[in-house]
Amino acid sequence: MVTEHPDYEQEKERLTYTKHYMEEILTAAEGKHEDFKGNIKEAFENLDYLDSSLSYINILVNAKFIEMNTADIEHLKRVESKPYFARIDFKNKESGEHDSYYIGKVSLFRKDTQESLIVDWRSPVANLYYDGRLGEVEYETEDGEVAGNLTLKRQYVIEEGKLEEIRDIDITTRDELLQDSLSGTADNRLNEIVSTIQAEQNEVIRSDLSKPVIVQGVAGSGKTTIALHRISMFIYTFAENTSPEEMMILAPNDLFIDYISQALPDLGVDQIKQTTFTEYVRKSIGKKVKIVHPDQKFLQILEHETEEELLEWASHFKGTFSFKTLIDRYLADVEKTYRVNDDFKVEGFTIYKAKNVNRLFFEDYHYLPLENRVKKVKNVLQANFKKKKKEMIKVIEQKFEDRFDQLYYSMKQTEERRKRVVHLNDQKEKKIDRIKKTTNKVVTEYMKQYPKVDVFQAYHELMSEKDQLLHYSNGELTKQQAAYLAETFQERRKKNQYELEDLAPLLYIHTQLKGMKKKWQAKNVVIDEAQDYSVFQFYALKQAAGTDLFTLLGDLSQGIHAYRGIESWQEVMDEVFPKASYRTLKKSYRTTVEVMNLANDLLGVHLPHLDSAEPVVRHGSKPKFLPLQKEADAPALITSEIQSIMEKGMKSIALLTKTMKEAKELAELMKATSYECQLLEETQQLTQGKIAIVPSYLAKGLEFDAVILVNAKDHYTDHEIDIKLLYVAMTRPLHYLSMIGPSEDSFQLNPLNRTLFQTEQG
Ligand SMILES: Nc1ncnc2c1ncn2[C@@H]1O[C@H](COP(=O)(O)OP(=O)(O)OP(=O)(O)O)[C@@H](O)[C@H]1O
Repeated sequence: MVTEHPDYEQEKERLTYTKHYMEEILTAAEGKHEDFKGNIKEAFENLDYLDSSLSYINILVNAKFIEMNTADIEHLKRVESKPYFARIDFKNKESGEHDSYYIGKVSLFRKDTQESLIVDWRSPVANLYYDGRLGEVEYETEDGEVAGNLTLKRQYVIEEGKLEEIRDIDITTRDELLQDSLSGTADNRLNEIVSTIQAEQNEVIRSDLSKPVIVQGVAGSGKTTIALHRISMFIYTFAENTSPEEMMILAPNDLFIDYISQALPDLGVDQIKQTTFTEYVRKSIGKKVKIVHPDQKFLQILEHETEEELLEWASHFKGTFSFKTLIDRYLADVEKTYRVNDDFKVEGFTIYKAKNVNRLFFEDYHYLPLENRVKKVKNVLQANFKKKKKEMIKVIEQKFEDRFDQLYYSMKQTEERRKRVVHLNDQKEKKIDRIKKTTNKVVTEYMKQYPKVDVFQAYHELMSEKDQLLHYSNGELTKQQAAYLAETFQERRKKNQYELEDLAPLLYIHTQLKGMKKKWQAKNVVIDEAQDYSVFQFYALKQAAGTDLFTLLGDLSQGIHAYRGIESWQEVMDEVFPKASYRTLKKSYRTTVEVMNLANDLLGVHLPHLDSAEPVVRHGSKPKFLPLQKEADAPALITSEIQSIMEKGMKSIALLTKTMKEAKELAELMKATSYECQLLEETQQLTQGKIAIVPSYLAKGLEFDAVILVNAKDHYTDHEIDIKLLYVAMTRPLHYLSMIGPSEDSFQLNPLNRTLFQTEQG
């Protein structure tokens, strides 16, 4: 009973006091809101269309106030029913002061007394809650380390503004709040984690924000959670000079973005750019390139079709640093075509020698992308031309003066001389006039000798010619490989298509040739499911974003796109992020011990080199295998499973198939049942309350209370990609896993430890 806690009364009072103050603030803020609105209305009424600047400023200022005020009100309202979730008591060693800090999602100060009512979870002192054990501790602040004694660490359960529970944590007490949180259902889970972030996760979230971080974390270790919290941390820490729009999170598909976007407002980071790699490339290079659906190739590989070896090789090669180097060699030759031979001359005057123009281009502005260099050269030529115009006129005048003098000396004053003088004068005037009238067009004319910068043309020229590829590969490609790359590229070009692997080179070439607009650069980039990226993708992104402040989170065991993704994190550090710190997360928070044990055994038996996960102790029932006699029986079996799952109070349920084809067929079959199902394709959003049908490769990153693997036709083989796919599928449920298929073999269960799952008979 919460009322039995010795500090209950005191804590209840504190909560009432805090809530009361919040109400006051909210009422005041809403009042202010009305004032601002009133001001705007007044400004509109007084709008003088001849001299409106003052009223406009008034409107703008008040609109800005409304915007700020609305954000503050929104944040406060969101936490009103749960102002804080923990408290720490800390005795400062130096000053001897002993203070209590209440930790919540947003900070709150009493404006009148400056008393801190709630400290933000991202503040330095709050680190003690996540990291510190009771006793001697220290925490880092901007002004250095603060040492002292942590005398209390307390958690609260507050529901609808009511204090429901108080838990004091010392070294031995297990973190009950975490256990509670993990046993909850899948809806709303991402939102509430801030109070139960674990020390190893906290370390990643707070790890040096001025350095890249690479996180290898097992399935369910909180990578997505950490990604979002680290962004929030970055925005909080650099609030003064970073706006959320300058942060970018890259997720594997729109389905996933929809899933994470629910958690963003709560963390105060809803304004950040959330996109997929494909969308980022399309938008930043300003062309909606048509991509062959990546699943096509994935399925070809998954179904082990012919030519698989070269297909996999080509996908992999296009993501390597070697390919980047090949492109660099080619671009160096493209650059050479920008060397000019003609001096820049106007009316016989040399304004800029070719040699100097080339020096500008190849030396002074070498650090810029080609297109920007061309612009710079143009600017310099224009400025020089403008400056030299007067000088040129003077020189012409002087030249003609000399010629007049010559005439006067050499001829007598005759009609003939007069005619010549008039003619000369005419010539002079015309020449001067021409110079005066010469506009910057001469520069534009001169600039025409530069080739047009065209990213696509450059890439096409390289990729369509096997001899070029061979030449620039410096002996790294065989004739057969170069021919394969060129042929497949040309084939796709006929249909005006590219493949996913072409995006990194296109992005890279774009950045090298044209540079990246400010809008598409970023101060910090977070990539979830980073194991599916290639080294070249990371490199191209780093160049385009203009920063190396990347947080990469991924799991090599879930690398189902390994044919085009990375093989180890080491290569990413070696080639792209040498300053990165590397961390691993081994604990899994999503799944029960029983489910995780089976998934671990699968990896252990088939891919023993990969990390297995250590589940946080939370038990459930053993995964179940249910034999399927014939496909038509599937709906009945599934229906009875769903029913029993629902009876246990679980809400979100997914049926995972191996392929999209089977998912579609299953969706058709399920129409005959009384359950409403939703076939999830890449661009769709999850609808709450419906049973999701998802091919397992699209379920990556998602989670459900219960998962039923359905496999009537497309069985999982012991091929590496199948095992990884099966591992992904098995690690999606929070509480319950069952498998429906013709035989245990269809889930590769045979070689596994039989005590780890139950069959229908028990
Ligand atoms: N500290 C925590 N407190 C409470 N719940 C947590 C904590 N860390 C993770 N979780 C929960 O564990 C589940 C898995 O987290 P998350 O999806 O972030 O893991 P992941 O590493 O991205 O997984 P995967 O690689 O399998 O997609 C989520 O339900 C999340 O809410």
